[in-house]
Amino acid sequence: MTAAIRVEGVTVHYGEVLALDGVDVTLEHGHVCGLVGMNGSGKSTLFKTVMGLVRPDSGTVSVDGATPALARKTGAIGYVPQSEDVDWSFPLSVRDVVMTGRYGRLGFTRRPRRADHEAVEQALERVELTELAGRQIGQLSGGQRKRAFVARGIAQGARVLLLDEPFAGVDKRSEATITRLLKELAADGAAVLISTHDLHALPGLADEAILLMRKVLAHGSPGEVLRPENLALAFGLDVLQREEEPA
Ligand SMILES: Nc1ncnc2c1ncn2[C@@H]1O[C@H](COP(=O)(O)OP(=O)(O)OP(=O)(O)O)[C@@H](O)[C@H]1O
Repeated sequence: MTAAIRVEGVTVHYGEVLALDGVDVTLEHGHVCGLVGMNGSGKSTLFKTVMGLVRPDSGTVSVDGATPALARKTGAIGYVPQSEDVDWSFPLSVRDVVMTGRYGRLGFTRRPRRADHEAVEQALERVELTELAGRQIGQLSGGQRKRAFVARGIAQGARVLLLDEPFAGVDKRSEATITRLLKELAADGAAVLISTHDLHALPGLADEAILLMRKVLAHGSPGEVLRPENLALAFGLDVLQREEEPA
């Protein structure tokens, strides 16, 4: 079976900075995988490399058996970037943002057809944003913006979905909606890779996890990956003391 994501021996430098060091990751369809690691451990770089936005110094990446560039072109891969990476003043409505997920499918006239409009409306409904669809994207709350980007991935029919910290600054309702949707998408055969800082929420969110510190320190079930010795390696010993404190 073709893996949803296959990353082999990937090393990435930004100038002198080593961001990824011989990373191997395989993710199969039908799974939600949580990506955890401290600030600067290379999570966003891994996403950008899988998206083909950062070119590795060495190693190979394939998405659904294709190059990242081809997967982007065909719409096989969808990306919900970190909020800082998006220009929220761009004059696009929520509906327009979701329609950008259909661009790879539009004919040479570039004009959306009925099937495109229907896919957009269905996706908006699934993320519960139909009522806000006419608003400029920057006029939504943080959680609503994330849901709009998830809707874009749904409208696109992406078989591989990457989400870079979708819960940062997000209210509980949006978090619950996004979590439910990601599980539904995985149950329908998509592969979902999601970075998060919320270690406590990880077992409820994902059925597998990757612990990153420039290299993959652990990859397995959330329970295995979050074992104290792994966390100590990835975050330093202080996280263990914090884990022991009462909630
Ligand atoms: N454009 C860039 N130019 C130079 N260095 C960069 C660039 N982007 C990231 N880095 C560096 O590469 C390393 C990995 O960064 P990356 O953003 O991938 O980490 P991260 O795990 O996503 O961090 P965070 O949890 O803070 O989002 C860090 O040391 C960072 O400072």
